[in-house]
Amino acid sequence: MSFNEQLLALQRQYSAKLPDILSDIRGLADALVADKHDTQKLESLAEQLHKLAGSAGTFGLSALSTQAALLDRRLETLLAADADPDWYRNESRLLQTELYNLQHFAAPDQLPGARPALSGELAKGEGLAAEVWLLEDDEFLGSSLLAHLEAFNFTARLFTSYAQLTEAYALEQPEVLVMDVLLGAEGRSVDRLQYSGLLKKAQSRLIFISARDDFNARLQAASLGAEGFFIKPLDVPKLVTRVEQVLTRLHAPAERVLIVDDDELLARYYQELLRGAGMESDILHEPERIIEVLEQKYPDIVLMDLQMPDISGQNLAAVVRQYEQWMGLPIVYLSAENDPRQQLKALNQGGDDFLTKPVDDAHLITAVKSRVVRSRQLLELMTKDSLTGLLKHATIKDSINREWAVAKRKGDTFCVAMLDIDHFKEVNDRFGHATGDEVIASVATLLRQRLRATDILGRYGGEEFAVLMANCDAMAAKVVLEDFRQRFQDLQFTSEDTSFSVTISIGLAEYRPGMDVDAETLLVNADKALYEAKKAGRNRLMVYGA
Ligand SMILES: Nc1nc2c(ncn2[C@@H]2O[C@H](COP(=O)(O)OP(=O)(O)OP(=O)(O)O)[C@@H](O)[C@H]2O)c(=O)[nH]1
Repeated sequence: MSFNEQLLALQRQYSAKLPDILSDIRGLADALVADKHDTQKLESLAEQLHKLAGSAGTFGLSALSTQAALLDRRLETLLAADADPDWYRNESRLLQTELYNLQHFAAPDQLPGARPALSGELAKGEGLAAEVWLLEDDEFLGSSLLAHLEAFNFTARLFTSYAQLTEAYALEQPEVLVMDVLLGAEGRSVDRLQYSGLLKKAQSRLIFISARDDFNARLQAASLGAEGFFIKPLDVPKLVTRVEQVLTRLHAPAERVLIVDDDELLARYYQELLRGAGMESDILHEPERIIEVLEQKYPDIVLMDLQMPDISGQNLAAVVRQYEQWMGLPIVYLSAENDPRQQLKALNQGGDDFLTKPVDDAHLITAVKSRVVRSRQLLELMTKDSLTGLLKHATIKDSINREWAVAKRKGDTFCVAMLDIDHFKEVNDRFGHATGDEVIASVATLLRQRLRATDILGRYGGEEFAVLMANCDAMAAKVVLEDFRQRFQDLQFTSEDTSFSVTISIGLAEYRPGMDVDAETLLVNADKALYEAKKAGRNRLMVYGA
């Protein structure tokens, strides 16, 4: 079943359920005019109206949703007021009649099947060639950039004219397009708008290079959604790092959403909607299981219904916030509540945002995606080193501790390696601290390119790195790290007019089941092997105890 068919099927299920919902409401409406005040029935009536106001709009019944919200507010006033008995009698009769007439508002907004497809969201990033394309008319610079990208394992293609690029673009598009905005001779004749024409249709992620730092060009780049703007002379390692960041974001795992809502159909509707936009979600119907489910699913965000029968969303959010590890988890309330005071109260108790039901489809998708992007960025800032994007010292140590505990329990083998750049002080002294930083960043980029996605990489100290390779023995780890070491020494760095290369020494320690060493000792062992590699002449790998 296609995405739109799924949503329509849910819409039909809702329409089929609607007569029962309205009949329940009619039944409860009689309590308004009964001789004996039945508080329980009146509370149920308020709850049903609130739910209807929130759900009907989502299923294409906006008029019903609006009317239910209106009657919900009138009921609230009626029950809250210390009213004059005549007014009460009158108003409750009127309200009863209007509740009986709710079905007249149940006409769908649009014909079934006419729902607009969310194709823009769905198609983003799909079907692109896993390549980086370069548009640079300076052949020397272009070739050097190409060589750098290839050294880091990217598949790259160089175009030296706009005409060449346009022709290739008509056939396929790369994941990332790095382009010079002012091409030498062609620059004057090519209208910038022509670029815009091509780029507005482009699905590729864009990075611009420019000979001048020109505010208007930057503005135009920003309006085209560029994810980088680099000025010549180019800082090539930084550009390569940016390409890598852009690709990492493009291939970021799908956003994981936990939906907490007692309304089953509505929760399934949100789930389908999010799935259609490329996100993964789980539904939790039993709020009391929330901590257990958070630990199993590790969601990026929680969408929480505010009014649930047994536990209110805001109290549930407050419980989540009692756990330190879930302090930063974004929680967005979904509710038909449109009283700003109630909304603020709920936000004060641990929620981050408030979406009023019925939530517009596109609004829900954008709100969830943007929240997840922000929270992933924050998490990165907290745990990752800014120069290299690798884990910080404390985080990599925690990871090694965790892996050690898992390996011990499961009887797995794993390896820890320490890497240290050789004679790095000399690089700094000869070429300056900034060039030294580029070398450090290149170690990180090459490590990410050569190691498996499951390996964990950290910057342990200034020019020292720690690597954790799970489910891997020393022999296999040695092959991968030796390959890395050789590729690293082949990289050519440039500083002003001098070209130079740098080497790295590596110490490796293995953990095998039954070994009586803890995580801390493993790190010490890897460090001892590294010391031996340095002593033996550097630019080599030594295995502890071998
Ligand atoms: N550019 C730059 N330099 C750093 C950074 N962190 C540490 N360093 C420098 O790294 C150098 C490390 O030098 P040493 O520990 O003496 O060792 P080395 O010169 O690499 O020599 P060996 O390790 O013995 O091969 C020092 O000069 C530090 O100032 C950083 O973030 N950026």
